[in-house]
Amino acid sequence: MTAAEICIISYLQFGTNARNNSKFDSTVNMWVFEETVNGRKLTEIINTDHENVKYLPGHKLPENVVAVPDLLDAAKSADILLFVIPHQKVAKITRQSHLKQIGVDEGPDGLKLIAEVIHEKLGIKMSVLMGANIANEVADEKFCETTIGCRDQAQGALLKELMQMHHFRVTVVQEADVVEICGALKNIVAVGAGFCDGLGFGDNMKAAVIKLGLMEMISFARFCGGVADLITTCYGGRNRKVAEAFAKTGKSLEELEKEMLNGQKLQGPATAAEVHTILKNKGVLDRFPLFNAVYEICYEGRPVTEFIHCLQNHPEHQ
Ligand SMILES: NC(=O)c1ccc[n+]([C@@H]2O[C@H](COP(=O)([O-])OP(=O)(O)OC[C@H]3O[C@@H](n4cnc5c(N)ncnc54)[C@H](O)[C@@H]3O)[C@@H](O)[C@H]2O)c1
Ligand SMILES: O=P(O)(O)OC[C@H](O)CO
Repeated sequence: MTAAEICIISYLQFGTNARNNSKFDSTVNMWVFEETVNGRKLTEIINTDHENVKYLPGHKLPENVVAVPDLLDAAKSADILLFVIPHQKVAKITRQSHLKQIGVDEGPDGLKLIAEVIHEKLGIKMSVLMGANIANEVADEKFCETTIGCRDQAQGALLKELMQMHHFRVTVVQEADVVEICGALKNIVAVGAGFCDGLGFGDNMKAAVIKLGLMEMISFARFCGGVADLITTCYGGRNRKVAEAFAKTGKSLEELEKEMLNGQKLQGPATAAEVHTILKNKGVLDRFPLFNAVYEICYEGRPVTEFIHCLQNHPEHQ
């Protein structure tokens, strides 16, 4: 592994993973979308103070992680690329802005995943990784598990060797598509969990949201690989937090994202819209009332107080 050069395409948690990890023992280029923070370039702050003060304040990065503002420069000699960016930004990264790039998309031939989109654009073998991995906790080296979906066994073993640390335990499975689908769909469920919290419903209802959300994820993916990440995102994630504020304040999601996330992006509402298009085109919306309710509340002005109806009339209870 020491011979391989690694480039992180943006980051949150994986920059910090380079600390105390002998596999990241040489320079790790990290492409960073350039921004000005308090009059200084973000890359310059990271390279001087070893901290991403905008997106991961309070956590020091190892000194061998070097922020590079030019994507091609950052990636030019890399053997391994780690893409850690909001899915809304993938179009830009692959420089194919005419394509609609989303967590899950209904491309011309049906469902299209981001890994597939990147593979098509860049011609590289893709694997996917899902948590539960809330960035602050990973950076604090608190224990977590992660799942890598990788069809190629040798590549899976290599990625495990690269990523695994004492606090960051890695399982490799071959069902890469399922890992990616669960990683996207759980964000919709977390928005529902946030509605629950914002409306002051109790833990029983939130458990119902997580269970029914999981059922819909299983129906969608026909396989279950994402339970831990689902639960974490429904309790600790940004999707939940912003959805709670949405239900409590009546402000728009866009406004709350700006106010509460300091440039970070919500994956849940966008994924709900993308999944809604797929389900509608397939004529199966009625089988996914929770996903559909999250979509309608986020985008069609359905009152959030009606969220409970999707649970009361869920096909799981018929
Ligand atoms: N943050 C977490 O706790 C966490 C945990 C697990 C998985 N994830 C997943 O990791 C992925 C990335 O999430 P995140 O939290 O690192 O990022 P984010 O959604 O918080 O967005 C911030 C990142 O976007 C980059 N960015 C901002 N504007 C940009 C632009 N115009 N072009 C390109 N990049 C731009 C920033 O440099 C920053 O790295 C998402 O799929 C998310 O669901 C995040
Ligand atoms: O903060 P969220 O809602 O984007 O979720 C965080 C992660 O996906 C948890 O693994």
